[in-house]
Amino acid sequence: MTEIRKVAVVAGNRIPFARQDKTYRHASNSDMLTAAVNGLVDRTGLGGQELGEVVAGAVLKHARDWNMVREVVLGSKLAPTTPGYDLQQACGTGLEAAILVANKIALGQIEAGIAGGVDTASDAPIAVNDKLRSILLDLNRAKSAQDRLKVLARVRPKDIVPEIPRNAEPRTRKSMGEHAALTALEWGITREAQDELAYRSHVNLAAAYDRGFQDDLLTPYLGLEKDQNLRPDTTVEKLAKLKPVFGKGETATMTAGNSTPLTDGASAVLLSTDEWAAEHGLRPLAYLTHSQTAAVDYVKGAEGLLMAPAYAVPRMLARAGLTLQDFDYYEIHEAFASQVLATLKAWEDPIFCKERLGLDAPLGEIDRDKLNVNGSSLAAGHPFAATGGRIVAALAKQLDSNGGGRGLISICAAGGQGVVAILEK
Ligand SMILES: CC(=O)CC(=O)SCCNC(=O)CCNC(=O)[C@H](O)C(C)(C)COP(=O)(O)OP(=O)(O)OC[C@H]1O[C@@H](n2cnc3c(N)ncnc32)[C@H](O)[C@@H]1OP(=O)(O)O
Repeated sequence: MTEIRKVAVVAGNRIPFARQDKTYRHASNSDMLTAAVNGLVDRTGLGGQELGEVVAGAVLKHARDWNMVREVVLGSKLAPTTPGYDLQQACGTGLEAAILVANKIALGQIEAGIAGGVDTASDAPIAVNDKLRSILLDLNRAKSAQDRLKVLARVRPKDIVPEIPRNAEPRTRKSMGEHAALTALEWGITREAQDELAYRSHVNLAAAYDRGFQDDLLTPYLGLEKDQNLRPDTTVEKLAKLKPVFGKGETATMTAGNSTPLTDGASAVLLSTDEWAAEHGLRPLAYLTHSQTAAVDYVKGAEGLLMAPAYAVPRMLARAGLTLQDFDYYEIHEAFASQVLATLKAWEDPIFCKERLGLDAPLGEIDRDKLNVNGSSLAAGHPFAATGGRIVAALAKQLDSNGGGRGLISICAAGGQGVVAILEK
């Protein structure tokens, strides 16, 4: 029987996140992930070394990137004998990659590995439509020039219309924002509360930069040194003036200020055993001790699309023997301010906790001063698959700087899923 080993988060690195169509407009997913991995390799002195595995992913990928991560490894400073492969779990990708690498380390299958994620909202994988694809496949199979001409004659102007990926659920055709607006309404989340949360995110991230917290978490890329979405001059008054972009009429409360912007970026995290870290002159920042996923039926059921973490967290707490209040830090990914607030409200609600979670008592309130203390996705931006790595690295560093403690990570994902984890030191 294999002994379960402790898994340390040893280091993290990301490139600053950029707004869509700005500084990283011409950078591919592979370029950005390579930059994040190389920054991590440089910082940890692992150039030329072989690691157990590199696991990462992107939510939006070009068809040519069939195993993007293996190509990233081959183009990176790591030894080319390091295996690498893609994983996709929507916005939970980066955290899910860290959980996979951690589980392999815990089971003694590898000693160390890198987990990460990347996404570009600028270099979208635009595809041809089904009809044109079928024609092009026939064209490829055609044996003679005459056959090829016959196939090409089938193309009509409307076949040239491309398929552009939408940030929407395939089964409901509603965007993430439209789904979140329904949940905001169901839970009575006010505009003021959303703007206040967004404001805090900017204040906390700006303060993290000011005190040098980000210095060993970021590698500048293409001249960008800070997250481009960060607005240190944001005020609740400015946020209150923005027009709603999701929801309908008088009840619409979600704006460009309290929703994540479309973002480009990449992140990478190094995990290992204590022994491997010591052998390589590195030090554990924190340990990844628990994780959980959950899914909700947002199609036919009554649950909101981004509410799966509300289910995943209590399941993880029960297995860990902890309460919601047993944490020094809470990292709740801010896809939308309203979704963070709806999740917190659900945990405080006796009816939700009894009827949907099957609990005798509500999970209760958290201390809001412990929430996203270094800012989160509303300020930093949200390159979907890269968010998990950003959060794991920042929380591990926060626990280390604090001299120990326990942190909860909660990430909602498209498809009605949630990925959550606990880091401890
Ligand atoms: C995918 C998963 O698995 C799970 C998830 O995480 S779900 C979340 C997925 N993410 C999304 O769905 C992204 C949603 N976001 C969007 O679609 C777009 O960013 C958006 C529709 C919300 C806004 O788009 P936009 O209108 O182009 O934004 P943008 O031009 O930057 O901002 C609009 C205005 O607000 C202002 N603004 C934005 N944030 C501000 C702030 N914090 N303070 C002050 N002003 C602000 C801007 O300055 C701009 O003002 P002007 O028009 O005067 O220039």
